[in-house]
Amino acid sequence: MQLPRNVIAGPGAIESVGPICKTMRLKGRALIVTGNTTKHIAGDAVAESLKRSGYDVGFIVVEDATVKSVQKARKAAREMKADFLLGVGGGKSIDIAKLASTQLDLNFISVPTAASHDGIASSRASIIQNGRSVSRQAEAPLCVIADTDIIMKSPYRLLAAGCGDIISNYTAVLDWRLAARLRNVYISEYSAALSEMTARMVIDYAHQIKPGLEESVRLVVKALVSSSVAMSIAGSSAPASGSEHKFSHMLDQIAPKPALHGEQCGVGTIMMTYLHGGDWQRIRDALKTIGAPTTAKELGIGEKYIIEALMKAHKVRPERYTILGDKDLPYDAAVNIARTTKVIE
Ligand SMILES: NC(=O)C1=CN([C@@H]2O[C@H](COP(=O)(O)OP(=O)(O)OC[C@H]3O[C@@H](n4cnc5c(N)ncnc54)[C@H](O)[C@@H]3O)[C@@H](O)[C@H]2O)C=CC1
Ligand SMILES: O=C(CO)COP(=O)(O)O
Ligand SMILES: [Zn+2]
Repeated sequence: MQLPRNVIAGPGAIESVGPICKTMRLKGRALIVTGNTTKHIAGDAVAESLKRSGYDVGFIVVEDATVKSVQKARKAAREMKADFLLGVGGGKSIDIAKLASTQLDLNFISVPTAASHDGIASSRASIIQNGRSVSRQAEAPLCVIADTDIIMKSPYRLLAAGCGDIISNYTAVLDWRLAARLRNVYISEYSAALSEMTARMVIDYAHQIKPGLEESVRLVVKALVSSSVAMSIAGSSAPASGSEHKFSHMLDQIAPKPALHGEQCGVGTIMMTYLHGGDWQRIRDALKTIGAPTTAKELGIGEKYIIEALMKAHKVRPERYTILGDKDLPYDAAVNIARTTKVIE
């Protein structure tokens, strides 16, 4: 079981990246893996802090979480003889830095600029390979440094998406239990309980999650770390990724303009809760209270893609058995699921 050694979350935490790396006894050269937008928001400040602490610093800017981006990051790290990597940005930058550092056998520090996904502290990396999403085992970050000022200033949509990614644990665990019963899959009860509790906390405290509130950011960051830990305990993403994630990954493949990962997972959770015979209205209400999308329209995705994604989602990660089974859903069933749960009109 791999967990981060240190998780630091607070206002202005970015200024202490250099000193924290010193405390972690890291030496030499650091490669910052970041995105175009997030370089200006946080990457440059991380570089300054590292330089003040005596580190040599290099940058690589990446946009997509593809195998190619991971290769690019590895090449940049080798060329500058990096001693450790930092992922500074959204889930994609973090996953690329996480996987590249694992492959190079180097330490990795996670510096999320948004609370939009639960990969901030996990030992998994979600990567696009040959146009499809694959979940890869990777090393958990040595340290997570979350500057709550930066996260609070990020578009609220990102925080709401993070809540969708956490609430999706609810159906992920239902799927995991189903797979344990039908496919004899191993289930870690500790991991499942932690994952369920994390989803429940966000649902119960949905009314406290609002734009511009540091308390909301802290609550969501803690939930994301807790969900990451559930994945580490399991040694897989099963406690945090089931049928609702398959639906989201399929939308990423087929929709002309996909929405945020956590937004799609949230909408997927409404529909998969319905399929499991659960209280889908409660999931929908919680997402609405938070201000996360609950319909195709709010996702900005055409209804036909929602239907197609529902029909074909089972093809994503076929080794992970879920309520979607292992055959395409009939068209009429997919329409019925989406219509009953008010995802489409
Ligand atoms: N490894 C794991 O365990 C997990 C991995 N993931 C993966 O993470 C990705 C989703 O993460 P996201 O963060 O939603 O996607 P992302 O990395 O594409 O970021 C979303 C957008 O937010 C912007 N952004 C980030 N911080 C910002 C800030 N402070 N201000 C303004 N804009 C900012 C980025 O530039 C980007 O345009 C997916 O690839 C998903 O599969 C998701 C959950 C768990
Ligand atoms: O997104 C994740 C958990 O929220 C990671 O799961 P995947 O295995 O679907 O990449
Ligand atoms: Zn996710």
